[in-house]
Amino acid sequence: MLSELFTFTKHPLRRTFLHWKASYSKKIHPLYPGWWSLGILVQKSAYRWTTAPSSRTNTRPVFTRAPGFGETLAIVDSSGSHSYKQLYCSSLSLASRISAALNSGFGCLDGRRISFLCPNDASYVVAQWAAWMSGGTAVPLYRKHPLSELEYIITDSQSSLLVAARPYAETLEPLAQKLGLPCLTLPPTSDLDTVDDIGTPSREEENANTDWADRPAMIIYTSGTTGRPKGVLHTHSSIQAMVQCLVSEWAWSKDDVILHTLPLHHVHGVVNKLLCPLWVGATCVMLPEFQPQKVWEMLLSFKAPVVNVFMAVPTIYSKLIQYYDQHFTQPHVKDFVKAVCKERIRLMVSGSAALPLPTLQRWEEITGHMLLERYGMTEIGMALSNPLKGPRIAGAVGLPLPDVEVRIVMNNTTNTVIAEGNHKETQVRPGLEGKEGELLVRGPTVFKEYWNRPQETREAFTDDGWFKTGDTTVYKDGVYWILGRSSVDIIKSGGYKISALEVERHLLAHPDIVDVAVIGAKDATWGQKVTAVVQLQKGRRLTLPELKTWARQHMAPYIIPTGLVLVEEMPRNQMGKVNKKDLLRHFFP
Ligand SMILES: Nc1ncnc2c1ncn2[C@@H]1O[C@H](COP(=O)(O)OP(=O)(O)OP(=O)(O)O)[C@@H](O)[C@H]1O
Repeated sequence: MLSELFTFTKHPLRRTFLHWKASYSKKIHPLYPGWWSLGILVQKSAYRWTTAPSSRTNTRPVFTRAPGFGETLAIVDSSGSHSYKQLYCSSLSLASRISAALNSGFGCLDGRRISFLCPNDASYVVAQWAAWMSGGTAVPLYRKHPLSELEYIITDSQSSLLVAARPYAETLEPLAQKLGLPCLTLPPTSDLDTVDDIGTPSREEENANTDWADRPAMIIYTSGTTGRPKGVLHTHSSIQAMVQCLVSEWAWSKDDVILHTLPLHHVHGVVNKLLCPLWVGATCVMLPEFQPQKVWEMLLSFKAPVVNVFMAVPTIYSKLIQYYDQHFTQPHVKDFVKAVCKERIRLMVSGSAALPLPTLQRWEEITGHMLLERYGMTEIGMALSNPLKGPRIAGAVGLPLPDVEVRIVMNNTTNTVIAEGNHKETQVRPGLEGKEGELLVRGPTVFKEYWNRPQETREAFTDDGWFKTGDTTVYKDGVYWILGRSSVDIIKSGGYKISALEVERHLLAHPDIVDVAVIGAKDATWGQKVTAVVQLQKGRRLTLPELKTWARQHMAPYIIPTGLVLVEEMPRNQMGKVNKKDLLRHFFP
């Protein structure tokens, strides 16, 4: 088994990396003439942009920093390795093609939307940067979305042009024809760096883009767990605020190497795992998709670039634990895994959904790392986080990040404030200690609007500009705790308000339960019934009386499920989330 851990020495990534090193000098494009002067300019200003968010004065998209990092390795993917310089040149080239296809001057697209469909590799960065360089708004599409969903996002965002990475040209071209839109195809990612016609912008055109702050940067579609996906429009300044906040709080540096395994159409994958490393000149190792074996190989590999940062959703951690339990059975392998993870990895983060306690505890046993849990949302980026240094509290999501202000208000009213806080302190209204309510957020990371939905945008904010997250939260023991989505996770049963997330945390400790989603089924007597939708270990059985007997030893009586539904496989989306409204509709129509 131990030998299997080292198979990465024969990994294709490694071969292409060596191959790239050997042929680099032949492949690189004759550089954009303004490259180095622009690079020096950016380097000179770089120290300002990496300081704490509050001292920020300038808004600049991440690509403007790339020249300063030159030949540093930016992305390692299944096609090879790509330096910052290569990404920048390829993006310039694509930006020129985009501008030409839309008969626009370089950088003058005025926020027109560019939808792009790319695998998890360097082509994604090129498409995103090119959209920004050409003055457009980037709209990432997801390769696992069905055609109807792709069409919905392209038309809803009113995209003017589509960009397809080579493997997806066949998917997007017919759609482009149907919608009457131009579609540009990227060269294979391995050839991205051999750009023939870079179409350099003039200095005047470059300088035309000096005021980035309020320009639209990206439209990210919500997962749709609370309704039809909405386009969340972020400006360059809200994106920069998200990036700088995490860079300073989680101490990103150019020496970091992050392993990227998440989809690239959500803030977690796009901002936390890609834009943060690219901001500081670090390296991002991108896997085409999540595979437990590959992730373990990469975490344990001794070949450069050696991974020292990992971030994922809770489902990924539980799949990694399952793989570990099945394959890493010998004591010396377990010792090896723990020693390597503990010594080499400096940060492991969980977010996007509640981290079940058993997952947190088991991960700590296996790797020696207590996961840093944080809370965020497409609309606000990251808002609450456990600390990088200092005690992390299991089940809690820590404190507001710098520049983020939060409030907890009585559910269904936004003017009775229970608690209000920022990075430094939280004040609780006397008499309301420990009371739960809706979390409101304000600050520079908050999105501008739902694309083309003025009504929904208005409804999402209070009159004095707080964003209403829809999440029930409590401030207790000096930290914030997310109890779940008010609309589906707060179950009202027999006068009690029960957090579905809390029930899930308990049930996951049951030895036969692999996955669980707790929902509130309508009930004539109780109002709602705590109902557990459960996926069991293969070959196991469980009845409701058996579950109740077990639960009596572990849970408060009023939160014990009174309904049980067994499923073969929990229906989770690509971010590991369960659509509870769908579950309710399906099982309790
Ligand atoms: N650490 C966490 N603990 C508990 N819940 C979390 C955590 N991090 C994120 N969440 C949940 O994820 C939500 C944000 O995810 P996202 O913005 O992708 O929305 P979604 O629920 O997936 O989609 P939609 O907005 O369409 O319903 C939060 O509102 C919260 O409910």
